[in-house]
Amino acid sequence: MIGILGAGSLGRLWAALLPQGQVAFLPRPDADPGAATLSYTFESIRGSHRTLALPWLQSPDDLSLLLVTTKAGDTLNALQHWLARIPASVPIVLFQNGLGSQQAVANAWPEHPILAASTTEGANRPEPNRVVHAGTGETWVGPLTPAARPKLAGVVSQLATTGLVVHAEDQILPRLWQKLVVNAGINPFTAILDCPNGDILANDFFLSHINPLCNEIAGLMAAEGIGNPTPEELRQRIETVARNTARNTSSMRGDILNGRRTEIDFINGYLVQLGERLDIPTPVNQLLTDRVKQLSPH
Ligand SMILES: NC(=O)C1=CN([C@@H]2O[C@H](COP(=O)(O)OP(=O)(O)OC[C@H]3O[C@@H](n4cnc5c(N)ncnc54)[C@H](OP(=O)(O)O)[C@@H]3O)[C@@H](O)[C@H]2O)C=CC1
Ligand SMILES: CC(C)(CO)C(=O)C(=O)O
Repeated sequence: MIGILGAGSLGRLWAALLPQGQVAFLPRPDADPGAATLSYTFESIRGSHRTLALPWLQSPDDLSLLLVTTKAGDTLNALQHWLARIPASVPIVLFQNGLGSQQAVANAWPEHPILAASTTEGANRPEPNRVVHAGTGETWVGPLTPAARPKLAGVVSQLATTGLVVHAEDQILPRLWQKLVVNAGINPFTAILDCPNGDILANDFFLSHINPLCNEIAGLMAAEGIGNPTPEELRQRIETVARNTARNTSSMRGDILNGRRTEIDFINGYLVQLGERLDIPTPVNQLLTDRVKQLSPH
């Protein structure tokens, strides 16, 4: 059985596309799921609809793979309960955006096969029980702990049964950084300016901060040994994604609009903390983090 911890947009997307009968959601330890199954309507990328009823996991011993699709800030806590209960050989794939939560999990359970995924698939939940596969992309999966290396090929084959494009990636950290750069350069601006992704591009606040932001990120990447991109290359990457997703509401803006905690601590906040460790000043990342936190309810 493939378990999914975090029955939100992304978790329900994978659950809908994996072979039915082989997937189950892991319930919150403190909540009674109420029914034996979780039912929702799934709208495919081609616009077709189907109604699904997926079971809640009966026994942790049944697990062959665990996908973790909680938000970054919930992940350590969500796994705490389950890791004492599931067999130590079960591969665990972390799907969180940003950085920091993945390392925290790998450091907490270094003997477990822990992998991280970076995905450009897009899913949202316009209503509690309706999940939309809004954008198709690619997913890279790679090992975070030594025990995960021998599991990588098998995990990729299992995820590829969805029909989504899934790659094995030996060096997952640089992949996670690529997405982090894009999220750090788009998400806080859309949240602060309360606008869709494309609208940041002509805004004075974005235009006056994007170059110093990219300088900070390029300095951190060089110090961390994550390639050697120039600030100009980073800006180009950020602006290309903002243009290609111009009408999108970013996940961070969506979180603010829905009164939810954002993932800022794992995006620009992560860069601030890294800067502190490396003695590299990050005033723009700090400013963006502070401004987003002022908007967030938590
Ligand atoms: N959606 C997308 O297209 C993409 C998302 N991501 C990343 O994937 C992660 C998940 O995103 P998304 O699915 O959009 O987020 P959602 O908020 O939709 O889903 C997270 C789910 O985790 C559940 N959860 C929180 N704590 C626990 C817990 N302790 N035990 C069990 N379940 C728990 C939440 O429950 P409740 O609803 O009750 O709070 C919620 O259903 C994020 O890090 C995001 O950045 C990455 C790429 C694309
Ligand atoms: C790429 C981007 C900015 C698309 O909206 C995203 O990943 C997000 O919203 O978190």
